[in-house]
Amino acid sequence: MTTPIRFELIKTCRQTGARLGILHTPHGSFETPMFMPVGTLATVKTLSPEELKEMGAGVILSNTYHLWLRPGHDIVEEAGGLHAFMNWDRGILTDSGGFQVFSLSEFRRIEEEGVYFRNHLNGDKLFLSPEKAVEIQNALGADIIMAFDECPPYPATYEYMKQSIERTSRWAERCLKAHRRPNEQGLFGIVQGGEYEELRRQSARDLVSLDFPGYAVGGLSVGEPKEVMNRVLEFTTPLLPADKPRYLMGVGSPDSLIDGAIRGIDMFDCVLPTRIGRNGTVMTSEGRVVIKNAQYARDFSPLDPNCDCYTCRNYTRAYIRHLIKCDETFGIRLTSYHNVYFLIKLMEQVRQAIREDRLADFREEFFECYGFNKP
Ligand SMILES: CN(C)CCSCc1cc(N)cc2c(=O)[nH]c(N)nc12
Repeated sequence: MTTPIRFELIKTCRQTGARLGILHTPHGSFETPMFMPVGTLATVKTLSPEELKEMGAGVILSNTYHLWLRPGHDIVEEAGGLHAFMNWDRGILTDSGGFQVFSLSEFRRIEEEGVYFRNHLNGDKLFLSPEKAVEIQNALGADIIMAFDECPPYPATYEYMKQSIERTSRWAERCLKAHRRPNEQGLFGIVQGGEYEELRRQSARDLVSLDFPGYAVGGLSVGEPKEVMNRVLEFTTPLLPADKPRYLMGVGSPDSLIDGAIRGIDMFDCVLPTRIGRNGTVMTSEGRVVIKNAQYARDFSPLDPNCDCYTCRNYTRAYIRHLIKCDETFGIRLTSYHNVYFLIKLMEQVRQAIREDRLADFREEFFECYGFNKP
């Protein structure tokens, strides 16, 4: 079998455990560590593919659960798959839908065969199984697809977590068996286990024995303190093969991206940049700016004085504040563009720091500027 996804390890930072790599996919090769903008419904909200390309986005995310409901994976397949449907010719990753079932549906029942729940849009009864999740992802045609897993709530008891990861491992095996396009789409396993080292070990051992082309660390960024996330990463990433990509799901904020890279993560995704952008909050090299605040009414400087993005080169805080206050759509386009650009460029700086074996120093400098170290 020809593997469609290959991870090339370029070097490891001598100051930290961070890795500089290249993720080779059927739609191009992209440097890691990387941030992947999220386009849940086949669009990274308010941004065009051309804008995403010009800022350097390589792999973007879309979502099995949402696209299954609207417009339906059959329509996307008929369009020629997600790349054709959304006019994006670089990398695409789809999540398996499990997470959305747990986060969107009030009523759900987890059984060995799959999950029974209700459509969050109209209340219809639905059922999602490992086989169905892979069938939908095969139809959508993303370069990387995810195994169907349970992302348990935080906190969860040891007993609950143990039976959950054992079922997630059985589901992962069923996903491998159901996968119809292994030469075109790389299926990643998702390691679970919460904050329990023994269960993370068991979950990693089960999934690594199934030899996936890549692995995700799931069950984090679900409300746990950052110290817990960092501790879990410290004992989980070493359990994963060094020659395979590692994806930390649903992360995250600038500090979490840096801390995740230091702990050996290669791929990140998070809705944060476009989600907070839509309510007028922007990430800058000096910390977050809530542009609606009155203090910016006559501030004719750029969102971020150290940013060279389209928004920061052409518009002022006063103008963007005015647009956001007036609910002008152009306003959230400008803030979303800047926020996605900020995280993509942050990862460029992280990769450069790894090349120079100084990621720990970079972390110090960035945290000082951004205000993370401030009490
Ligand atoms: C837009 N993104 C937030 C969606 C892709 S990542 C969703 C997502 C986020 C988090 N935090 C944990 C998990 C997890 O444990 N399993 C799965 N399948 N998905 C997850």
